[in-house]
Amino acid sequence: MTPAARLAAAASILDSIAQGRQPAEVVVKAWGQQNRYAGSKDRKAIADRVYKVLRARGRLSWIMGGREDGRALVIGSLATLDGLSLEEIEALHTGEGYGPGPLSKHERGRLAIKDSELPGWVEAGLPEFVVEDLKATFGEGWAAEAHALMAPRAPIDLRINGAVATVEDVEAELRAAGLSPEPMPWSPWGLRLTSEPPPNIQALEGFKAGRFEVQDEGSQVVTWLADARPEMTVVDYCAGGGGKTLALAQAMQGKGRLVACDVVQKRLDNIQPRLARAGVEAELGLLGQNGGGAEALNGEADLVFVDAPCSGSGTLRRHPEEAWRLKPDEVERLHALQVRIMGQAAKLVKMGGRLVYVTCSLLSRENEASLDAFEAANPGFRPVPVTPPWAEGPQARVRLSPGSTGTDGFFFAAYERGE
Ligand SMILES: C[S@@+](CC[C@H](N)C(=O)[O-])C[C@H]1O[C@@H](n2cnc3c(N)ncnc32)[C@H](O)[C@@H]1O
Repeated sequence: MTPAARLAAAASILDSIAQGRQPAEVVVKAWGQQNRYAGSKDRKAIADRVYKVLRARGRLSWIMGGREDGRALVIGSLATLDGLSLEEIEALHTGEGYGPGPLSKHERGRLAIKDSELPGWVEAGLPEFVVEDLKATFGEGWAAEAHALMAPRAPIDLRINGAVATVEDVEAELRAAGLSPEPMPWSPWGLRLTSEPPPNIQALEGFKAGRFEVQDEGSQVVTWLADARPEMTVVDYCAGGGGKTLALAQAMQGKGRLVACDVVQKRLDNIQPRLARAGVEAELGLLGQNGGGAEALNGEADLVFVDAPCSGSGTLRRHPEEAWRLKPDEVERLHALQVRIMGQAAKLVKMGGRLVYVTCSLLSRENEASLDAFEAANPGFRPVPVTPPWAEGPQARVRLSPGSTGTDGFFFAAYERGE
């Protein structure tokens, strides 16, 4: 493919991503499968362009006068991110072969805009309401946080399954497979791999045998902070794909009762093979939207772990396309759902037991605001401060972020049920 044809392909992939809800990775892969004439170098160049644009989408759209179509964003990226001159960009837009058509007068005009004219939120590559929220939370550090949140090449973190392997064994195993694992700063059960070149984790023997799982260090840390222990009755109330269920099972050393619940049966079905691979057991329970289905556990659990549905804004470095799907209305809907779920989950906690709230969001509306509402409606639940590994002392509400802890963004708080 010519460089111009690659640009046209990237533009059309960006349009497909914008029109649907699928992860960018899936759309990029599908394009490669449908266009077999593209060689591996073409596919890599096209994917690089797509991700480059997604990480800077707000800025590129602003440069192009608010346009959000793939063609405009790609043209903006050539000028802003690659630093090409107008002549060089025009040479790639002749309309010949499979390349994009000539620049319009408007497009040419937009390329004359100077970067120094950009408003701050545009430069951050995030929607304006997200930047306003980050400013309120991080103060002057907001720009560094926004940058880290949208930065490319997030590492691939592994959690070693302590029931069947030691960190040292797995480290040796990964080295023998030609990889370069590093210890992780906060999680005792973690090893970190670089994402370039991307390792094929699923093909590794140790993965198939359940010696390790892929799990961001932040996700590991919030699970350890929950303090699940052997012989407890633990409910993973929003178990989803089961990533944290497995980590909770590890903390319980396979002893006690672990119940994984969700409102989506298909997600529960997907947990089963992961449990089998890790050699651990959990009961699976389907919940109704109103929390029905778990009545038998009312007042029974030592620990109820609520990994609440959220915007996922803390994981944007892994899914930059989601930044532009975030909308204030949706965040508001999630806030209300989070408060409702916490109220439902609270019923399962026994006297003196613990209720834990976790999100992978950095937005205060899904974190502080949801907990403020829960606390106001549930005075019997007392905050239990915990000490994360990087902190000097206990904190009632713990925030992790790419900029501060080098992990995905997470939020954690624990409560004890009293009278
Ligand atoms: C953040 S995800 C969970 C991720 C999972 N814990 C993991 O570590 O892989 C949130 C989950 O909450 C579930 N959910 C949504 N509404 C719910 C409700 N009303 N009660 C319980 N779970 C709910 C969703 O189906 C989704 O799987």
